[in-house]
Amino acid sequence: MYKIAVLPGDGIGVEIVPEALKVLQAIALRFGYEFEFNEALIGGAAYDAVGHPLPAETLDTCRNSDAVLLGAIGGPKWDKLPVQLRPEVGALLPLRKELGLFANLRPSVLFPGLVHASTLKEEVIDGVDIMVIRELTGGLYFGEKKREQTSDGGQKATDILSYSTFEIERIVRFAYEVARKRGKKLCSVDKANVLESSRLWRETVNKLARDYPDVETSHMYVDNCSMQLIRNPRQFDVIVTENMFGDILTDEASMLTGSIGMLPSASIGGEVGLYEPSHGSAPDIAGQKKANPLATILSAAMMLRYSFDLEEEARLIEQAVRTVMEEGYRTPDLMEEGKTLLNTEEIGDLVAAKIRIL
Ligand SMILES: NC(=O)c1ccc[n+]([C@@H]2O[C@H](COP(=O)([O-])OP(=O)(O)OC[C@H]3O[C@@H](n4cnc5c(N)ncnc54)[C@H](O)[C@@H]3O)[C@@H](O)[C@H]2O)c1
Ligand SMILES: CC(C)[C@H](C(=O)O)[C@@H](O)C(=O)O
Ligand SMILES: [Mg+2]
Repeated sequence: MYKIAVLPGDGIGVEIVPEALKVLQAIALRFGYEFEFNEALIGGAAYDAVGHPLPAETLDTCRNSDAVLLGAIGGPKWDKLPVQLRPEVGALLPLRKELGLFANLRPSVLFPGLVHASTLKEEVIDGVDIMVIRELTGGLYFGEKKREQTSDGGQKATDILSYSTFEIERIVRFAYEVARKRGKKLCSVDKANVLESSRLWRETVNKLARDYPDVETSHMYVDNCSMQLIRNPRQFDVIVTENMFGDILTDEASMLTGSIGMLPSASIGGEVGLYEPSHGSAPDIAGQKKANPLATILSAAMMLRYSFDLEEEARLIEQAVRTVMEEGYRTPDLMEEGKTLLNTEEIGDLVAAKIRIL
C-alpha cells in the first residue's frame, strides 16, 4: 500500500487533482495496488480555513506519506496578505525546503499528436525531449530579503542570491546521473559573465565534469539559453540550473510541448517526493472546467517512477496520455481545428479508460 498526501490547493488545483487521482485509481485496479489518499489543506484554501497557508497538520500528513501530490496554490484573493501568509512564500517554498527537495525535474516532452498544437513550427519542435533540472531550495528564493527606507524618502529592497559549493555539487551530480541515463549531454545554465554565484556554479560544474567523462558538458548563459530553447530546442538533453533561472526557463520550455498544461514536475532528493504540475492556479480559467489536467496526471506518473519505482505503470500513464492526444481530444489550451474539445473531467476519464485497455 502506498500512502499519498493529496493537496489540491487553489484555483484549478481543485479541478485537476481529482483527474490524477482517477488515473492512479485505474492503475491501482489494473495492477492490484492500493493507494491511500490523504487530503490536506494548503495555500489560500488553508489560510481561509485555518488562518495559515501551510498548517502543521498538512506538513505532518506529507511527512507521514510515501509521496505528495499537489495541485496549485495562490491567486489574487491572497496577494495582499503579509508576505509570510501568502500561499507562495508561506506554503509552497517552506514545503519544498522542509522536505529537503533540492532537485526539481521538469521534463519538456512533445507528444507526437501535439506537434501542431504548439505555437512553434513542427520542424523546430518535432522530437523535443528535454529534462530541465532546477535547483529548488537555494538561490534568490531563500536568500535574505529586506526593505529599508532611504534618505530621499523612497525605499530600498534587497534579495540575496547565494549558493554554496555543497548546494551546487549536490544538484549538479544529480543532473550528471540523470544525463548518464539519457542522451549523455549536460548543459549547465548560468550568468557567469555577471554573477559571482554563477562563477562558483560554473567552476563547480567544471570540477565535477572530470568524474563524468562519458557525459558531454557544456555551459550556456541564461539569456542565450532562453533564445536557444526556441531557436533549436533539440540541441538540449539535460539542462541544470539554479532556482530562478529554472523557474523561468521551464515556463518557456513548456511551450515546446504545446501548453503549460502539459508540463509535469517532480521535486525529489529529500524526505518524501512532491509531485505537481509546473503551472499555477490559473485564476483566469478556474471553475470553468477548462483546465488541462495532463500536467498533473503526468506528475502522478513521475510519482510512480521516482517515489515508488513503478516504471511500467508510469509508462502506461504516459502512453495513455499520448494515445488520447493522438486520437485528437483536447482541452482549450491545446485546441486546433478538426480536434474534439473536451473539459477537464472528460480528458481525465479518457486517460483513465485507456489505462484499463492499453
Ligand atoms: N506551483 C504552484 O502552485 C504555482 C506555480 C506558478 C504560479 N502559481 C501561482 O498561481 C497564480 C497564477 O499565476 P500565473 O497566472 O502567473 O501562472 P499560471 O501558470 O497559473 O497561469 C498562466 C497562464 O497559463 C494558463 N494555464 C496554466 N495552467 C493551465 C492548465 N493546466 N490548463 C490550461 N491553461 C493553463 C492560465 O490560464 C494562464 O493564462 C499566482 O498566484 C501564482 O503565484 C502557483
Ligand atoms: C509559485 C512559485 C513560488 C513557484 C516557483 O517559483 O517555484 C512556481 O512558479 C513554480 O514554478 O513552481
Ligand atoms: Mg514557475
